[in-house]
Amino acid sequence: MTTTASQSLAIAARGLRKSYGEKTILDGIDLTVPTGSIFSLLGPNGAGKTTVVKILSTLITYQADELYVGGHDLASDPQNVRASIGVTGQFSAVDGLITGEENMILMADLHHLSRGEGRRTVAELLERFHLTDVAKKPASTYSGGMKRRLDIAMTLVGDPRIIFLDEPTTGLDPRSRHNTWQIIRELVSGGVTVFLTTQYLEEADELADRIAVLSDGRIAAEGTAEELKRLIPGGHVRLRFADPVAYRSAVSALNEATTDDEALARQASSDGTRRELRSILDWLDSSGFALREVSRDDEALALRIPSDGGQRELRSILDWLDAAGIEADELTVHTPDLDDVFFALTGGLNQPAKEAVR
Ligand SMILES: Nc1ncnc2c1ncn2[C@@H]1O[C@H](COP(=O)(O)OP(=O)(O)OP(=O)(O)O)[C@@H](O)[C@H]1O
Repeated sequence: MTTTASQSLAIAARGLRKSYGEKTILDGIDLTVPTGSIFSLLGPNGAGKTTVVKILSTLITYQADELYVGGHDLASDPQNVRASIGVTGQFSAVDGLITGEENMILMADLHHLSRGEGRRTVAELLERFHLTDVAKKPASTYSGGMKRRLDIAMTLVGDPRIIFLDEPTTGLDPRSRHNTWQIIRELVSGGVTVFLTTQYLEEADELADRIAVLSDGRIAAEGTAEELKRLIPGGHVRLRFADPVAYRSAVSALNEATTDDEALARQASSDGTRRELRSILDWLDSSGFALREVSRDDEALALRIPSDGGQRELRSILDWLDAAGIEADELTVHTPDLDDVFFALTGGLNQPAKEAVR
């Protein structure tokens, strides 16, 4: 990337490395975050997310081939980087002993705002974050959601163009989490860039324009939520049967369909059966699936057929069910979600083994 290109981005990192003694935490990662976007860094506990935030916010040393934040070279111009960023860490900067307003004024003083400007900014932010009514109360009396709002409001006092939010909704209830998401969206619509770390995949899915998955000190994958979901298999149609007899006949229809054409012709004793089996084979041909990929769950009386959940595939599955005279009690489409991606890329989930048909 040219220097000019890197400078036009909110964050441009190439070959970012960090070690503690012998232990490599970041093994040469690249990050490209366009201005005005939400970028989310995902990773299991201890992956190095906070380490990245600390480096990008000039708090700790690092090695890199190139590192620009807010258009400033972090190695030679950390002062200007600091002037363009705001950081809300996992551990709140809110002082519980003083009021919300006093916390805000403290930030205004830290940013050397004049008294008048400081008061104006603080009042505006308290209003924007629905904290005016409680502004004169000690912050220790605030709920978790209110404290988090105050924390973000404090970050905004210096009018940063890039905001680092390190796990901003950890521990919040669903309503407060949704409120925080709304705040983040509003920030971005005002032109701010948000660099977000989160343990909640749903959060990255909801908010982020781009997501990077950090694993073993490297970026395991990067893209939009949709791109990441396409990276891994996991989409399937689940057919569940209430009646064990119906379930067994569906399994045996599948078993029969795995036999080759000639054997099928021999097995098929009636025109009807041949037609059924032919339609199964046609379905297989048209859908391009190998039947051995269909897995069964005898306990739940369910079959799991790999599928992208698209209209064409769903239609052929339904056609096949009709042709084979199989009536499932429940048909559900499962498209891979970020959880699937996360676990697949970070190796954190031992998927329960599914028994293949046959
Ligand atoms: N000052 C330090 N000295 C030695 N090792 C450290 C130091 N700070 C962090 N580490 C190690 O670096 C690794 C990454 O830590 P980091 O806090 O960046 O992970 P994280 O992805 O933010 O995790 P979490 O989701 O649990 O917050 C961990 O193994 C941690 O023990």
